[in-house]
Amino acid sequence: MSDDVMISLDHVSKRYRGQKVPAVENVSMTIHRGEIVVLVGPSGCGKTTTMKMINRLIEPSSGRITLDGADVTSLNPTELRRRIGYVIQQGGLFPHMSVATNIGMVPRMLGWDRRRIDARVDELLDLVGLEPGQFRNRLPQQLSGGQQQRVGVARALAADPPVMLMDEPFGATDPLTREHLQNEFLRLQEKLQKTIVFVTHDFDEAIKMGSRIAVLGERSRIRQFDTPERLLAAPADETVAQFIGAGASLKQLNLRRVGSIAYDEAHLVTSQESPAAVLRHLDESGDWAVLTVDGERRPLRWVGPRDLRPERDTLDGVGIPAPTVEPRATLRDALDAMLTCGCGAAVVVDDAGRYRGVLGIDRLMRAITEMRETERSRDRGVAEASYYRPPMPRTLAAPAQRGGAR
Ligand SMILES: Nc1ncnc2c1ncn2[C@@H]1O[C@H](COP(=O)(O)OP(=O)(O)OP(=O)(O)O)[C@@H](O)[C@H]1O
Repeated sequence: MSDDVMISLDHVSKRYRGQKVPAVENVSMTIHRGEIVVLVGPSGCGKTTTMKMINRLIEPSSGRITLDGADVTSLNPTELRRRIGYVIQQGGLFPHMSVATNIGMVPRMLGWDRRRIDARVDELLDLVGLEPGQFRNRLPQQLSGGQQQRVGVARALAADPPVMLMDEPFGATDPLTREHLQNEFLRLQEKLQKTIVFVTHDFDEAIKMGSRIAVLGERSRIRQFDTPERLLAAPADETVAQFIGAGASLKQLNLRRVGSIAYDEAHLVTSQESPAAVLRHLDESGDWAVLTVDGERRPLRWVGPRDLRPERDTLDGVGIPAPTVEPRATLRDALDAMLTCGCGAAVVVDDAGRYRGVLGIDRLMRAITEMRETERSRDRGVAEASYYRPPMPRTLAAPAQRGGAR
């Protein structure tokens, strides 16, 4: 077996007791080290069953599953928990246990001493963006949905397993939180380079998160297993095309990251700036608006000429709230942000929320045109399919690598 293969399913089937038809039938796939493989398909097609057979929460009826070359049936449950982290909707946290106890569960099973567990819990809370002093002793019900999800990810990472199974991990959160959690998770993955199997029935999420996507049909039959780019450009059959659904061009926006596009600059002012000076600037420069920022250069509001009256003496609360996106957000996220505020621009911010630049609607449109052209040249047969794309930090991928000829 190639060194590169982390998980393999070899002719795996599962028939539940008392059922006439198998829930999963004869599935074979290999998953490489460091990639995120997304299983996507209609409700009830067998995604969860397929995934749970990898960590033996469900035993296959036939076939073989290997983890880093070893048959999973040869690994004892403790060994499996150490090597495979598992995240489900809303984190699947035990409601009567504190955040720290939830996160420390697998290390405790592995016999770590108390000090090591405590240190690991704090390290993981930091990693997922929750302040340990504030969150360590809370119960799950004292957390928001997004926070519970972060704790769920921390718990799955506790023993630093090379593999993570994630079953609709962001499914129960509202769209904004979901987008944020997705971006955070991609940022973590750049650092951690885990091998991840990710189940969703949201195709947009699959495109955003996946190094490769397996589109599953009934009984987990693999209809296509390919990179997001190839799936969108060349669906294997009518069913896959239908599943991708209308608006494939719009979905292409999920393939490119905000960070892959050159930004524009805004004229930044603090709320202390006088409205008269801002009006003068707008008049002289022809800019459509200035951007107010706080003392840390975190964006606040867009202020245009119509928001200003010279007699006002402060910019406090003036203008429309400026939507922000991170460099690892997709162009689709950026477009959504622009449409929400109706201002045709999204402010790009760093991890600390500080201003980095502005992505305007015109640059976005240009990027879409470029992507269409790339797609057209691929249709002309310039590009050849390469079934396996080595994992690469997705946010670092340059446009030409993401969408160009391979
Ligand atoms: N314990 C069980 N006993 C009998 N049938 C089951 C059991 N668990 C799942 N099934 C059936 O197996 C099939 C696949 O279920 P599974 O949960 O794997 O699908 P899924 O694609 O993950 O669905 P969803 O997207 O709705 O979560 C379904 O028809 C389901 O009803």
